[in-house]
Amino acid sequence: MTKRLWVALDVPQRDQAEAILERLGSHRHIKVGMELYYRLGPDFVRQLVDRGYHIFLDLKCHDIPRTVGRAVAAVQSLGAEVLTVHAQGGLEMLEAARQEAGTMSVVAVTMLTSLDQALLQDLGISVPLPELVERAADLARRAGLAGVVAASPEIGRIHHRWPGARIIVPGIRFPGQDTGDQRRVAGPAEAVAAGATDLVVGRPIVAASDPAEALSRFVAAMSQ
Ligand SMILES: O=c1ccn([C@@H]2O[C@H](COP(=O)(O)O)[C@@H](O)[C@H]2O)c(=O)[nH]1
Repeated sequence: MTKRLWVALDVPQRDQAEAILERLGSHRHIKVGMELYYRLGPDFVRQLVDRGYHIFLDLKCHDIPRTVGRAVAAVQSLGAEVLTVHAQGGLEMLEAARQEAGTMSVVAVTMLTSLDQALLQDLGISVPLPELVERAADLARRAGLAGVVAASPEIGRIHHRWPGARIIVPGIRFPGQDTGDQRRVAGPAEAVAAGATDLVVGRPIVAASDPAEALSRFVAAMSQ
């Protein structure tokens, strides 16, 4: 199966986004997240699709089922290939998203890669994080979604319970790279070997002095 690398276009302005796209040359798998979507709106996504980009729309919808269903219905015609929702919204919310998604693959964010056990403890949650990820993945499977977003250490457990799942993995860094706000990170080769179907990389490419060279390093590592 082809493993995809989605470059997270996390920049605040259209001209910056366009400059990065130009630097990335023929790379066509782009993640548009909240930062750009809230600024540039649906037209930007439509235009990228018209220009031949494959778009992963990372909106992480999380609300009551009716609201999420209607939000997904509002974006389903943009031409994005993948849309994220939060598993914490519960089974009914995930089902509502799936029902309104049209041709988009809906994937559920299990536990943000910026969270770890200590941060969950702040919320009074003492269930082990990998168990929460497993439960979230079970909900996504029951709702008929295409897969999940998770961190590399949890891939094996998800794959074991749901062999056909699309497993999209952010928090990707080479050893020694700045992890920023990410708490559960892994290298690209490690994540692919564990069974990731897609990787998401933002700052290590977008903020690199040579984004094209950074992208090729990640792509090369994925096929090692
Ligand atoms: O659990 C999650 C879900 C989504 N993301 C998104 O992936 C990228 C990662 O960016 P980096 O700069 O490579 O850290 C970013 O757009 C997040 O919104 C995630 O990191 N973790």
